[in-house]
Amino acid sequence: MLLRFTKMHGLGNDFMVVDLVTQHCKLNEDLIRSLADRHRGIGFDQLLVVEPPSQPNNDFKYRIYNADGGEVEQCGNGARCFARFVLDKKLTTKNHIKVETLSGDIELIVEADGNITVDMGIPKLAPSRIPFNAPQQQATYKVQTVGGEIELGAASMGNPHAVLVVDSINNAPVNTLGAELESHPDFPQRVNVGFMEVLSRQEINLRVFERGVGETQACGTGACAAVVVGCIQGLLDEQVTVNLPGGSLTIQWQGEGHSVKMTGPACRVFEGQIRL
Ligand SMILES: N[C@H](CCC[C@H](N)C(=O)O)C(=O)O
Repeated sequence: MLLRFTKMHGLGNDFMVVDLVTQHCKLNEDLIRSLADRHRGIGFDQLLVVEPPSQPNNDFKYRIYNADGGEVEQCGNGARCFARFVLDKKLTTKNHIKVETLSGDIELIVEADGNITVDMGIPKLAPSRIPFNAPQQQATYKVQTVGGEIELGAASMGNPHAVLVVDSINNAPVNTLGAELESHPDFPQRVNVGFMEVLSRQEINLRVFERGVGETQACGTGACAAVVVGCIQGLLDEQVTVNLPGGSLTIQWQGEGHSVKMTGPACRVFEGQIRL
């Protein structure tokens, strides 16, 4: 069969986006991994799938698969591209789009300037809901690593995040400590690992070693989790500019019990089709 797709990115975090509303295709881990291969396949950080909703009050179901083939709960940069995709493909005419994800319903708002704002939902901070092995919720946790004990913050945006505060992202051990923490036994479902440099109470630099992918040029849920952890540690205000290697996002969070709002761009690169 021929599968139509669109290649997209959110600040360089890149996606293969597939409409399984007007197409039908059985996806499995091996197929996704081969499609994600940047030398032998299409190449992407995540595969995003558009499906009909299972609840009538929602517009779509949004499914997300990492390059390693594993299905995950949430993808923030992907959510912005999802909104751009369903409008470009005329699968909807709405500019407030409600989608179902593995971690709950989120709302995508297409702004007049073309940016997309996503209500990413309320972050989960209880260790059992991240999930993270700790006896109680704290602003920082001590974790044993090969190089000794480190401190980190932890939160879930539907998907699990660890966030470390560093003096500079330029020499942060993203690909060594990030890789170690991604599969650390204290995170039973593995974890995305953010390295946050605080520039002011309204601006941070951030690099993220993503679960199932490695370092990406941007991570939307990682930006949300970094602001949540930074606010809880008393380092940040309610609105923060998050500078990632691929560009900047605006994140807003009014504190525990409130949703995190993320605003940023979504770009279409090319249309394609692949024979499966
Ligand atoms: N690697 C993540 C999923 C994609 C998140 C990221 N691309 C974003 O923009 O939020 C995980 O395993 O939870």
